[in-house]
Order: sequence, then structure tokens, then C-alpha cells
Amino acid sequence: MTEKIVINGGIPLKGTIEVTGAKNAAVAILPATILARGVCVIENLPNIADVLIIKRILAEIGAEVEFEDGTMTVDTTNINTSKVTMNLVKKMRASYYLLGALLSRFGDAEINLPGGCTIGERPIDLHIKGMQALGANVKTEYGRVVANAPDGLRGCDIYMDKVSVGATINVMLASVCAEGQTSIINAAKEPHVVDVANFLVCMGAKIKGAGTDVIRITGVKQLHGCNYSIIPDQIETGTFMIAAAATRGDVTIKNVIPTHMEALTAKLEEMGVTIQEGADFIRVTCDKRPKAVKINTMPYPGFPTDLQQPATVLLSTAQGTSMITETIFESRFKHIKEIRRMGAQITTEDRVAVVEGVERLTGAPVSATDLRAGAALIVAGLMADGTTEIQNVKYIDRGYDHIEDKMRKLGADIRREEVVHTEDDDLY
Ligand SMILES: CC(=O)N[C@H]1[C@@H](OP(=O)(O)OP(=O)(O)OC[C@H]2O[C@@H](n3ccc(=O)[nH]c3=O)[C@H](O)[C@@H]2O)O[C@H](CO)[C@@H](O)[C@@H]1O
Ligand SMILES: C=C(OP(=O)(O)O)C(=O)O
Repeated sequence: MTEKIVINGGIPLKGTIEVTGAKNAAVAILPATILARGVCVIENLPNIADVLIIKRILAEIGAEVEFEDGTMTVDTTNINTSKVTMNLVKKMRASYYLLGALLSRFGDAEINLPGGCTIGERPIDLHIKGMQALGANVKTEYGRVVANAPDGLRGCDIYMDKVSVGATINVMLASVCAEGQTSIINAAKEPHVVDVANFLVCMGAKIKGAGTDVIRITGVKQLHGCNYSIIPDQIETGTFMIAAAATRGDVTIKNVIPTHMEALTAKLEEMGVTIQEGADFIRVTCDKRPKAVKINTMPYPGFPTDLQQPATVLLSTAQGTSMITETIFESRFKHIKEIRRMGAQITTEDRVAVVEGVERLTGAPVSATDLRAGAALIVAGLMADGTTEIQNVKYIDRGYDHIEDKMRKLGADIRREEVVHTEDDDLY
């Protein structure tokens, strides 16, 4: 069934909501369970499409998997293949983690090249270079990555040419049971990188330095099952913070780690938005048009690229001219074409967007091109006068756990409807 989200905007969001576990930690930790000899119980998982896809992939390769109320029990003891070539793999980015985990456990792996949001070219050369440095033969052919390490994986120093979340985590997965010590130099420091490292340590791995530029891993013989609870989602938290400011609302977001939000909090404060923090909550209050600011996306602890799209929408009604530079992904401005339909005044050149703040946005039919573009359009619909209809909801469902229910709890007039096709849809 194809669905759309319909929003009657202009209502300030007010109240309290809780965020769920982090998508980008969940989609790495679930493949990491392949490394365990035993049962892993993973709590605080978001109920999102990407998690359900990994669950299906794990089940198809022989794992026993149960998922209920945010907790997944995974027993990977009887996985019977290191070949993961079903179409599901292409539906998400994080399937690249199957490569590191299967190679580590079986000494070989074959996976379809991953999919994920179309926000740039997104090569996986650093993942492959990392596996090769550990002693694996890796080739890409017929849309698949094929790797094997007949002599086993051996620890070494791996210098990352770019800071990459995926490559850092994948090399961690491949090296935790390699012989000797591996150092990942110029490693990514995102909260989900640290969460995956903590999970692996809980399984018996020896990892030091996660969250810094250099991660040192001493290989162990094998890992065991464990119980683990995923960290709160930094990007879901940020999306709610932005939506609160964008609708001139007053929202308390619970179950968060405020230090993960520092880059966004600083920018919101610079815009004139009031932020209050407690040990595990953030309250965002805004009663006027924010001030224009400059944003440069950067690896953590810089401003996250995943929040650039919703932030652009917030700035579309700021006072003054904002400048947003997207340094991570070369095609992450696709949402701008859509929010221009809602009255935003934004020009782009290469990786820079210049946002001339307008008084208000107006509702329009729009379409999500990727996950955070979809989240950005929800924020736009909530702040706009009139009705906004967002098509391609499937992208939003990849990463947000019942977002419209949470927004409704904050007073938003938002609903999901089935798309009824008309003859016009078939014209071209
Ligand atoms: C599932 C997951 O966790 N997705 C996140 C992950 O994506 P992902 O792991 O794909 O992002 P990376 O951190 O790897 O990408 C950073 C940059 O490095 C480039 N690059 C990456 C790998 C590689 O082998 N070669 C290469 O050139 C990418 O094209 C990009 O320009 O981190 C991104 C950056 O925080 C987030 O936007 C995504 O939400
Ligand atoms: C880009 C994202 O996801 P993925 O890497 O899974 O495509 C995202 O979560 O914003």
C-alpha cells in the first residue's frame, strides 16, 4: 500500500515526547550479533523499516530472531551461509556491515552492494581498503562484494583517508577477532560508533579509544552473546528540537543524551531559541522568528549532515540570510526543490545553499526524495499555513519510529492516508 502524510500546519508543537533507540547504532549492532557464539538481547530498538530489513536478512541466513516491544533476541549460532545476495540488501545502506561481520566469523563473505539514501555517490572503497589491509582478498563484481581471507585476518594500522562512520564500524567488526592489534587512525567519533564499540566490548571484544580519532582493537578468539540497550537516536532528537523551534513551540524531549546534541543546541541558541537541558531531557522553546545563521556540516562533534535538511527548513523562515554548506554528501539538497514549492526562497550552488528567510511557508503537495528530506518536509508541513501532502513516505519509515504519532502527541494535525491513484498519475 502506498501512503502519504497529510499535515494541516501552523500549530505550535507543545508537550513531551520520548525518542527511541538510534537507527545508525541499531543497523550496525544487529549485524554485529553475527560475531557472537550465543544469544544477544538488544533493547531499545526503533521499530523502523531498516531494522525490520536486517531482521529478515538475519533470519534468511539461519539466525533465530524474535522482535517484540523494541527488544530483539538474536541467536546467530546456526547461521549457515556467508553469502547475502538477496534483494533486501540493496534496500539499505547499513547492509555493508554484513561484510565485516561475516568475513570475521566465516573467513569469507559475499554481499550485494548496499543501497541507502541517494544523497551522493557513497562509495565503499574505504571499507574495502580496510578489509584488504587486514589480509582479505576483496573484489567487486556483478554488483556484489566478494571477500575471503584464507590465511585469516591480521591486525594492522589502518589510516582512513576520510572520516567515515561506515568504514570505521566495518573495520571494527572485521578486526575484533583478527590476530594481533588493529589501530583505526582518523576514525569517526559519532555516538553510534561508540555505541557499537561498547556493544562489542560487552560481547568480549577488546577495544579502546572509541569516540576519539584513534581506535585500538586487540583481537580475541571469539565473542559471546550479551544483553545490550541501544543509545537514544541523536537525529530523531534533533528533528524534534528543530520541529519545536520551527513551529514556535515548547517541547520537552525525554530519553536523550544532551551532550550528543551540542552542535545543534549551539546553533539553535545562536538563532535565539531557548534550550534547557537536564540529565536525560532537552526542552526547546521558541516564540519568535529565529535569527539567520551559518551552518557547515561536519563529522561529529560537528553539525550532523543528517540534520542539515530539517535545519534548512527551520532557517527558511528565519530573519535574514542563512548560509548552509554541506561538506559530507554532494547531493543532499534535494529537499530544497520541494520546500521552494512551499514558498521558501533558497538558491544553491554546488554544496552551498543560501536561504533568504521569508515570513511563512504555505502548504503544498510535495515528495520525499530520501529519509531526512522526508523529515524536513514534515517540519515544513508543520510550520506552513494550510495543508501539505507528502508523498514517498516509505523513505521516512526507514528511520523514524511512528513519527506522525509522536507529532500528534505534541498537538500536530498530521495523519497518514492511503494514496488513491488517479488517471492523471499515469499520464507520464
Ligand atoms: C547507516 C549509517 O550509519 N548511515 C550514516 C553514515 O553513512 P555512511 O557510513 O555512508 O557515511 P560515511 O561517514 O561513510 O561517509 C562520509 C563521507 O565519506 C565518503 N566515503 C565513505 C566511505 C567510503 O568508503 N568512501 C568514501 O568516500 C562518503 O561518500 C561521504 O562523503 O554516516 C553518515 C555521515 O554521518 C550519515 O549521514 C548516515 O546517516
Ligand atoms: C543517510 C541516512 O541513512 P543511510 O545512511 O542509511 O542511507 C540517514 O540516516 O540520514
